[in-house]
Amino acid sequence: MEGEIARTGSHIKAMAKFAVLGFGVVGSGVVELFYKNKAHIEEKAGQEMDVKYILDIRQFPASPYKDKIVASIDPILEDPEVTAIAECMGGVEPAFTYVKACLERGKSVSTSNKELVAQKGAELLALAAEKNCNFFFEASVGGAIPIIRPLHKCLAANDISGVAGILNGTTNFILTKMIRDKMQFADALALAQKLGYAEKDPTADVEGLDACRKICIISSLVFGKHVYPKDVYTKGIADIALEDVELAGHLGGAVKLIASVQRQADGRILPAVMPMFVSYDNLISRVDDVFNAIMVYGDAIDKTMFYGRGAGKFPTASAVLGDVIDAVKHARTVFSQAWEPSDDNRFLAPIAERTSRMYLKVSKCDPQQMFRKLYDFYASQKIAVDAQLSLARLKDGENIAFLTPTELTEAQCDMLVAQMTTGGIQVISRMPVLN
Ligand SMILES: NC(=O)C1=CN([C@@H]2O[C@H](COP(=O)(O)OP(=O)(O)OC[C@H]3O[C@@H](n4cnc5c(N)ncnc54)[C@H](OP(=O)(O)O)[C@@H]3O)[C@@H](O)[C@H]2O)C=CC1
Ligand SMILES: N[C@@H](CC=O)C(=O)O
Repeated sequence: MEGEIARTGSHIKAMAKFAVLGFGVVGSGVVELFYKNKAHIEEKAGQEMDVKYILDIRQFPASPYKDKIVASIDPILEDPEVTAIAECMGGVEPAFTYVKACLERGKSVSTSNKELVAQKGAELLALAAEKNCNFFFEASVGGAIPIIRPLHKCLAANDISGVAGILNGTTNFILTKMIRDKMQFADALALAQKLGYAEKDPTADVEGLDACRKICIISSLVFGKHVYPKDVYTKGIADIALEDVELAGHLGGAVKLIASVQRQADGRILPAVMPMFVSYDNLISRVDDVFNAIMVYGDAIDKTMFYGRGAGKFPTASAVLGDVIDAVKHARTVFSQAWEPSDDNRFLAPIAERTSRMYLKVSKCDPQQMFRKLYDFYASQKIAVDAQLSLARLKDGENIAFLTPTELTEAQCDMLVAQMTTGGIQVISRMPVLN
């Protein structure tokens, strides 16, 4: 048996050693949480454990773990005692090269790095299976929330038709601070960075790329084929006006950045990230601050929601360490969930086909004229309308918001916007309603 032998009473157990790559927010959380709960973690893993190396480009002279810090991956790769790796560096390179090298040597890897999984997941999972070890990524989606294993295992008996939710803690935190505490966008973002929620380049959060990477991982896992971020329609929160948030409230809902994937009738899937109007009837509308929530729709479960802290040092470290424990406990057993690589994106439906009711905000106008234009559009499309239309206005004579009385595809909504514009009514903003 590889590794140091530790004696506890009459038991002889192998000592499992692991390395942490990246000693930033998440990596330092992994090390601190490990030593805080060491006895408990070892009990769960069924053996003694220790952190042998911490890789980082910076020095940490004041850290109690300074003796474990190394500046190169080589000692980690060459040390047969190290059987598990926690990758918390972020980015595709050099993380990809390092993770690949670890897996090639049969060292299981647990990562919080969604960019890596979203870009290289299929390849790394195949390599792990070939080398009889594991590539785990529970922390890459939803921070502390267990979602990868439940999708892969607990819900495996379901035909899952879609997943939707809040997958970015930073933007949900920013929206909450702006709305609840009337904080400026820049101040809310700065606070999210200070709390360790944001990505190194926070535009990845604000522009929806981070949520996009996460919905790519979920889509790949649920539907079995690698979905790449470049193929996913992605819109962030930069254009959300506080007026829209207030108007949405008057219409009975909240504005949230939603990442979703749904299977179309013909079997193609439609992943997307965009701000959406979420009715107060939907639990997701009540998910605030750094919390994430993920709703899974399946034939047996109807729907099941997963909720928890979506970012932060210890919540994320919790998920990484859970994976490390699994890697140690089940060494040499391949548990990793896998999906096929994909060479083309023909299994993806375009955003134009996405169907839902729509929130529209039009510039100040005569409401009767607006109604006429709307109903002219429905008549031109031969869509019957029997629902009542409710509208919201912050003050008389101001912009008007409403929810379309029926579901429309994004393409139909483009036509509606064009017809209204031609008719002298300017559509200032629009967003889908979360079904
Ligand atoms: N923060 C969070 O709440 C969450 C983060 N994640 C993901 O976890 C990963 C890490 O995030 P986080 O801890 O916040 O990021 P940090 O930037 O805080 O930590 C990354 C650490 O890795 C170091 N590093 C970067 N490149 C190298 C390299 N080539 N060799 C050695 N060390 C390197 C960085 O050093 P330096 O600072 O000098 O660049 C830094 O210390 C990312 O993929 C992120 O998306 C996932 C869930 C939640
Ligand atoms: N920047 C991310 C961190 C966790 O994945 C977020 O805010 O959700």
